[in-house]
Amino acid sequence: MSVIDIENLHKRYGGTAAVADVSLQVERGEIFGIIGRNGAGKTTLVECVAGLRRPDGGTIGVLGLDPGRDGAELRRRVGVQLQQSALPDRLRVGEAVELYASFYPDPADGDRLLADLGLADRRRTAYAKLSGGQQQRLSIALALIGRPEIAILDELTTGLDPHARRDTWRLIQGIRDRGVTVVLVTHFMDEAERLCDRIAVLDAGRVVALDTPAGLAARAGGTLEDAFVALTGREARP
Ligand SMILES: Nc1ncnc2c1ncn2[C@@H]1O[C@H](COP(=O)(O)OP(=O)(O)OP(=O)(O)O)[C@@H](O)[C@H]1O
Repeated sequence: MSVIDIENLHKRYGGTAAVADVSLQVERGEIFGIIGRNGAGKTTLVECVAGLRRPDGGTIGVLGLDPGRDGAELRRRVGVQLQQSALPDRLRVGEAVELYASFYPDPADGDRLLADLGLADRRRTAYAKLSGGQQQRLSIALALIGRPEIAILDELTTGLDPHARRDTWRLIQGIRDRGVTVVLVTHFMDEAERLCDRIAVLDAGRVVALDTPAGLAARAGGTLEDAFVALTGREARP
């Protein structure tokens, strides 16, 4: 059963067609990857799904809701971690988690989440005093605190060291095992290969391939990265 249903989505910024006629479905319980070069339209696509941007054309259904109309319910049921999510500098980690938890009727255990993300000893640290990787991990915690049915994670592990990346992968696999659907925007082929059940390859605002990591690699007769380069290279563009 699909939990995200996108039909003929279009979004322009002035003369730039950031998303140009995207249709895809995300199934309940899968980890769905979105990969593409810089500027391919990945963030714009997930921002439309999260109700943060209004599309110019097409339709989006998320858990049967319309992100443009049902924003309040969508925010209760969909967790979002975006690339640039800044918090007030002086807000402490523990306060941020408590604040976000207060938005939801049945939040997750904040202490447990912070421990899972290696932030247990940072509860009293102000946001501005965290390292880039710690800020990133806090933004993941805040996306998951409301026990979302869908988690949208944009550049999940950018800026994390190899240990933190692996811990984060385990966390994501853990929430998927509990039935949460995950939409993952990533530039890392190893991450996409290891975590994703299916991947959409976006190029210049269009889906140029949608398959399992193994299926994409097999089509290119090599690795997922070979498939990515072949599908999004200059020569592959119309
Ligand atoms: N607020 C905006 N105003 C104008 N143009 C924008 C805006 N946001 C994005 N764009 C443009 O839309 C296109 C798609 O951008 P988007 O950020 O969705 O791509 P992306 O695939 O997420 O890129 P990256 O991998 O670099 O994060 C790009 O050409 C970008 O320059």
